[in-house]
Order: sequence, then C-alpha cells, then structure tokens
Amino acid sequence: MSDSAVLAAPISGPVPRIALVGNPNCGKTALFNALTGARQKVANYPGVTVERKVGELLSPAGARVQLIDLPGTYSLRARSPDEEVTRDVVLGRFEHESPPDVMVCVADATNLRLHLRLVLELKKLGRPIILALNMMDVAEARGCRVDASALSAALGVPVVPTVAIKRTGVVGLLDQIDRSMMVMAGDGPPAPCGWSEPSARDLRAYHQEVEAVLAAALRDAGKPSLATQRIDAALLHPAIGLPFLFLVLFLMFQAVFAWAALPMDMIDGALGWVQAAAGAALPDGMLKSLITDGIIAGVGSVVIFLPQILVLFLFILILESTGYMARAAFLLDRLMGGVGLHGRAFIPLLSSFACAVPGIMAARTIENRADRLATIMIAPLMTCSARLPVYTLIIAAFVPERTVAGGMIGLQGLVMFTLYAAGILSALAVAFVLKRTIFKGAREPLLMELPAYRLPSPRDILIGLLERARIFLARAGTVIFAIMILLWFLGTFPGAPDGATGPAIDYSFAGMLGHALAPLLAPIGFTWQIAIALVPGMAAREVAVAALGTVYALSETGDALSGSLSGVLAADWSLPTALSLLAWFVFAPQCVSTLSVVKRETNSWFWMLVMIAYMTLLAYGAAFVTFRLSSALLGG
Ligand SMILES: Nc1nc2c(ncn2[C@@H]2O[C@H](COP(=O)(O)OP(=O)(O)OP(=O)(O)O)[C@@H](O)[C@H]2O)c(=O)[nH]1
Ligand SMILES: [Mg+2]
Repeated sequence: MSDSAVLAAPISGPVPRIALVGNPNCGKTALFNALTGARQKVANYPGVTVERKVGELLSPAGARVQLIDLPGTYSLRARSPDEEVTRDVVLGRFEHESPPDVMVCVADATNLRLHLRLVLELKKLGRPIILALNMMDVAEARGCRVDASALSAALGVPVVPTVAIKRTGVVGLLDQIDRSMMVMAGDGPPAPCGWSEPSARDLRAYHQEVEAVLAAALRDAGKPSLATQRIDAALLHPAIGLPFLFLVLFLMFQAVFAWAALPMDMIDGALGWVQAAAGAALPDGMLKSLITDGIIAGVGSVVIFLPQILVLFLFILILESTGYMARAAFLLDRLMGGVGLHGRAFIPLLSSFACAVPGIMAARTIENRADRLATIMIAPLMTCSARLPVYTLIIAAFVPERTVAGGMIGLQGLVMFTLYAAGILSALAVAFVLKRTIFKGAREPLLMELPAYRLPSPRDILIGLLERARIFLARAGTVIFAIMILLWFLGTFPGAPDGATGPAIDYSFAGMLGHALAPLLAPIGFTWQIAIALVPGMAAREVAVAALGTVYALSETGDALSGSLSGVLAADWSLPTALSLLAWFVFAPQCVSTLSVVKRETNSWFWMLVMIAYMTLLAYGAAFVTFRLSSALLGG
C-alpha cells in the first residue's frame, strides 16, 4: 500500500499544511490523488480512508505544500476511531503537529444539504477554508444546479467546482490554495479556534444556516439518480437481495478457478521451460541447485498464482467501485446481527478476503469498542488472498477437475467455496461466542449512507489490478525470494554424510527442524516436509507454498523438480493429510503482519495473544478432527 509520494508518518516543520476534510465518500482521496499523483485507495462506499495520508505538491506559485488526506466524517464530534483521526488532525491535537494552515473542505455537490453542515462547523475553527464543490459531473447529469459564486458569497469562503476523477478544477483549486496561503501570510496569526462540541441547539442553528445558504445558492435541486432507485428496488428487495449477494460471491469463487486456469497453465509452462533451460545451462553443483531448486521452484510456485489473485481483486474492485459494497453491508446487517456483529463489520470482513491487514484497519469505522474488537478478532478467519495459493495447490493435487450438477459447477471451485464458507461460518460462530461472553453489549443499529451506483472506471480498475500485481510480485521477489534462499541453505547444509541413502535434505538443518517438529504434528497427519514449510509460512501464508516447492525440489533424487508441485504432492501425501492441511489453513494465525496490526489497532499485546491462542487451538483441533475422520472414512 505504500506510495512514494505518501507518508503515514506525522509531519512537522515550516512547509504549509493543507488538509482535505469532508463527509465520507465525497471524493477527498480522489482529489488527493489528482493533486499529488498518489494512488491511494478510492472506492464508492463511506469509510474507505481510515488513517491520515500525507503527500506533497508544488503550488503554481512554486510553494511546496503538504497535503493531508483524512478519513471522512460528518462532524468533528468524532464517534469512531477513524473520525477521531480527522478531529485530532484538524484541531491540532497530535503531538508535535500544528493544525493545518488551510483546509480544503470537499463537498458532494449533489448532497449539499448534508455536506454543508460540516463546512459550517469547520468555519468555527477560524482558519482559512476553501470549498471544493466536487462531483459536479454527477450534479449536472441530475439537473442539480449550484451557483458557485452565490454559494461562496453566502458561506464567506472561496468555492471551486471540481470533478476529482477527471482532474477538472484542479488548477483552479491550486490557484486558490496559493491565494489562501498569501492571505494567511498577510493576516498574521490565525484567529483563535471557536469550535466546541455542537450541542443540540447548535445543530439546529447549523441546520437553519444550511437552509439559508441553499436558498441563496441552489438554483435547482435536481432529481435523485433514477438508475440507483431502480437497481436498489431489485437488489435490496427482501426476496432477491440476499440470494443475489450469495450468487455474486459464489460466482467470484468459481471465476477465481475458471478464469485463472489458462494463464496459470501458461505461467506453469513458462516456468518449467525456464527451470529446464537453467538446469541444462548450468553445470551441476551448488549454484544450479540454488537457482533451480531454491529460487525457481520456490518463488515460481508462488508467482503462478498471480492470475487467481487478480481475478479475486477484479471482483472486489468492481464491488467496491460500483457502490454494491455498502448494499451488501446493509443486506447482511440482520444476518450478522444474529450473531451479535454490527452491520458495519461487513466491510472490514469483506476487505479481509484480500488481506486481513486493511480489513482490521477498516474496523476503525465501527464506533462501539466491543463490536470493533469482535470484528478484529474474527477478521483473519476470512480467507485472505495469501491462502489462495495454498488452497489451490492442494485442491489441484487432490480434487479431480470435473464438473458437478449437470456440468454447471466446477468441483474444484466448489471445494474452494466450501473452504471460504468454512472460514466465514467459523468467524460467525466465534463472533457469536465472543459477543455472548467477553464483548457483551447491546447492538447498535447500522447507519450508513448508500452511495449512488456508479459504473466502474476501467482505467481505475486496471490501475488497481496493476498495483495488486506489483505488490504480489514485489513480495515474491523480495521476502519470498530471500526466505527461499535461506531455506535452500538450511535444506542443503550440512550435506548428507557419506553412504547416506535418502535425499540430502533429510540430513540438513531444515530436515532436523522438520523431524523435530514432526511428532507434534503427526497426530494431525502432517509430514516433516509440511512441518518445515509451516515455519517460514509465518512470514506470509503463501510462503508455505514456496517452501513446499523448495523442500520437495530438494527432496527429489533427480536433478530438478520433475512435474508440477501439485503432482508431487498428490503422490506424496495421503488425502487425509491434504484435507487436514486445508483445515489447518482455514484457522491458523499464520501471518506476522496480521498479528502486528492487531497489536497496533487494539493497542494491546493481550488481544494479539488471545488471537494466536484461539486460532492455533482451532487450527489444531480442526486439523485433528479432519485427519481422524477422513482417515477413518477413507481407511487411510
Ligand atoms: N462521478 C464522479 N465520481 C467521483 C468524483 N470524485 C470522486 N468520485 C467517486 O466517488 C467515490 C468516492 O471517492 P473517494 O475519493 O474514495 O471518497 P473519499 O471522500 O475519500 O471517501 P472516504 O475515504 O470514505 O471518506 C469513488 O467511487 C470515486 O471514484 C467526481 O468528481 N465525479
Ligand atoms: Mg478517502
């Protein structure tokens, strides 16, 4: 997620600071990206940005300016942790940080009645404000006409109409930023902050003032989006809504298998060719083993999953950019309420399908601490994309490639869906227990704005996918690459003693470690090779696959890994072992980044340790039961 132009660290110093403030989903991040060239996440639901991001820009007058993107909020009376970030930045409550010198208030031109209230609140801060009247394209399309100069006069702040996603108005906004900074420099120290938590009376006063401003500046309120109303009439229909949502999710998992099959075969073929070519070109010896068994077999066995990751992200990006994501939260609110979860938990949980780290951070939008903790605790049970390679590898090895239900459903996709479902159902079960024991409390109603539906922009989707591919490949090229070299060393040295019969890895450090761990894992059917793979798998789950690739390549008595890794596994493992490993991966807390983000977001070691303990117990238990049951049933 890191971007060269964007820092998450606090900034201080003489460079002027400008903050983008506004209600959720009004286009602040889109504007931030347009102004700084960054690629922060933009999506069509409230609560996308949950932490402040800082970027830099050069104003037309040549001034260096720091631009801060903030989480959306309806008021400075912050309720949830993401809104608190905005409040604290705006009020200058962060240590060693002065409040922003200028605030660019972003408002959705189609929904001024709601968005102007925050502008009035921000005016009380006594600092220069510029109003970016965003979504002017949508406003125009709906016949909503706002008189920008009348609005400016009524509010007493400069107003710049913008279309953030098309960069329209960016130049005007930059000019206005220069002007505001000049005025600020001429004015001397800013007026004292006149903001205080608005009382009910203040809120009524704001409301009246908004009406007066609208009367002066809104020429035509326009019509609400007819398309959105029609689509929602169907998609939020009590009888259609949920089945449609499940259909979408089901299609997503089928597509992950079906669409990715061809490119994966192609990558597999290309890797096999590279491995053979490297094997033929290099003289026998250590270097050849390092390159073919260590690097190509290890890193290659992960890279092959890129197409699946991209198909998964394609679906998630489309769900996020169309506006369906917020509907899904709404549809599932009652279902989630059944286990005591808040409807808002849906977005963090769905994000966790990509990766639990942003998912856990997205839980900042949940106001109630108990609800938020419960969501954080179960987020890693959602099947993250790093688990895809593990699942796919084992499924490809053990589940035949055929269709069921009259050729309609791929069996492999069905097994994958079952694994995802196992994650979801156990998350709900854990939440049920947590909400009835540790996190007791009344459930709060879901209040969430449903954004208008939007056609996803192919360019944005493409950029999103490229960014994903970059992150995935960068990881394969750095972390996984380094771990594989280390593992190759551990799997190669010390070499086999004279007269040894088994492959050298049996006698290596990695072999010793694997054999040492084996008794612990034997009750759940894991081989010593799996034991070796689980250790580096702590860094990231897909590393386990890379490690299996390397371990098995080193275990081969031939030169290089003959045939695909899944073929080797099919020959080496029993079906109960494979099923047991799948069950293990549904639950195991196997990723250091998730655990560290849990520590950071809950601000306590305790919850992190609780997570490790409960997930490890569940993983061991599930693997044990799976192994025993399937062994008994299959007679293995
Ligand atoms: N048509 C149109 N869409 C826009 C415009 N600006 C932003 N969007 C879309 O509006 C949605 C929200 O944009 P974001 O930039 O994520 O909004 P945000 O204010 O940062 O939202 P939060 O981080 O949730 O507070 C996205 O789907 C954008 O593509 C605009 O000027 N016109
Ligand atoms: Mg944002």
